[in-house]
Amino acid sequence: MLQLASCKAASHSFALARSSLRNVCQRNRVPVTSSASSLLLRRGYAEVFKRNKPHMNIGTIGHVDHGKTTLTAAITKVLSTEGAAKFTDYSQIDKAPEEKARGITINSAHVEYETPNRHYGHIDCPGHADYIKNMITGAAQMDGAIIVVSATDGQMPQTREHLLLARQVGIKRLVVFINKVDQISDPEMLELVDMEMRDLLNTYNFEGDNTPIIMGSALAALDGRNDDIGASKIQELVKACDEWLELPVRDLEKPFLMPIEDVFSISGRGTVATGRVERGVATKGTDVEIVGFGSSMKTTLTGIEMFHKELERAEAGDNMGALLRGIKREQIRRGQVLAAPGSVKSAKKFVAQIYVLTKEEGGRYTPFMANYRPQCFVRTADVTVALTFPEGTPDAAEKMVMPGDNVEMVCDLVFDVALEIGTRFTLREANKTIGTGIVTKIFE
Ligand SMILES: Nc1nc2c(ncn2[C@@H]2O[C@H](COP(=O)(O)OP(=O)(O)OP(=O)(O)O)[C@@H](O)[C@H]2O)c(=O)[nH]1
Ligand SMILES: [Mg+2]
Repeated sequence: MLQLASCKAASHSFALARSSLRNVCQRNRVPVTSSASSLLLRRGYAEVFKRNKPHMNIGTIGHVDHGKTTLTAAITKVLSTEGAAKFTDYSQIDKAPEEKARGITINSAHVEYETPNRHYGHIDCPGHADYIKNMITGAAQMDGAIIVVSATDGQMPQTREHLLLARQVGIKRLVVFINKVDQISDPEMLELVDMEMRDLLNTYNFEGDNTPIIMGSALAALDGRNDDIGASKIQELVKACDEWLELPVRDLEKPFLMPIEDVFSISGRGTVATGRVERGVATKGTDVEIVGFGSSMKTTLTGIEMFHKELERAEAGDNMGALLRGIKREQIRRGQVLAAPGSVKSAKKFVAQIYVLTKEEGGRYTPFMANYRPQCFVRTADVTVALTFPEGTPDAAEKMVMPGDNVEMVCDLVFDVALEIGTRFTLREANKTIGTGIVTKIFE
């Protein structure tokens, strides 16, 4: 019966079914062709994706026209001479292939390259609006970033906006590339841009004093001239990324968390919660906490089951059935999470950065105002939320949020759910997604 439960969980959706297939293959040591590597094949990249180095997702951010795409192309060009990348020229990056991510069409280009220590996935977006949207929706999940600043302009509004967003989506470290130095003859000018950038980084709680700042010309590197400001600076930049940007903690190393999708009662055995493990590892016999919807109960995992088999442990990505000691069917429900005790708290009120979908993206046709109450989907939870503007917002009573806007809002849930800074959610109304957001601050 317990087997039945995990089976049902596994058939919940196509995505789950796919990850199940992977799990089965891994357990039975059957080779499975990863769709990622076949995608790379179609794009003409490396033949097989070899996971022999830690992987990191980064990207170029910064003000319009400061040289993000040129720099992206230049990195692949310089590294391609060592066979560590496939050269992707400017037009290929900027042609913006249409991609579907989480139901929202995004425009961005991914390239990849390697250093002796790491494998990088690198994202470049064609325009400011795409960066904002991709950073909030998580479509461009970056573990670190290169912020590009033109030496001719210095920091500009979008330099600041992207820095702020980088901070809010959880990017902890950045490397700065001061670009277009070929156009500057006065070294004092460069010093000024350097100083201003360090100040700005500190303002947004990055380590401004220690952040590597590289000055060069992406265009020179791309054109293969002026090595001193061109290719050699790209090498320096990549080295700075290797040394300064920290590898993200892998999901397996994080504390265990499984959003509850379904709950079953199995006579003679007890209550089983099913779901897909979001992070960490759970072993049979360990204590777990049930968090959300007004409760925080501790219990013990007395059994773990997956695909008709009893297991000793479940890990991130697995669909598991969890047999819980002494818990009644009515005590738990979908929307709560099972987590390592003390690792996550529930909350009702928080601040979030929200991207409101346009009507072309399937969102609203009309603006909304304060006290708008859509449904908030966080993991498996579905809770009504009231949206208001942060305290001190001018003309908050009349302020309108338009489709396509990026706004900071205070969110007040009807029930508490497990939340952390960085938790992502979607807002829905009448069965359509109208926005996506990321938690930036939680009220105790
Ligand atoms: N002189 C000079 N021009 C550069 C350099 N790097 C980029 N450019 C030029 O600056 C312009 C903008 O470069 P892009 O790489 O498209 O800038 P971007 O930041 O990707 O722009 P958006 O994607 O529109 O925000 C182009 O005309 C580039 O050729 C450089 O090092 N020196
Ligand atoms: Mg660009």
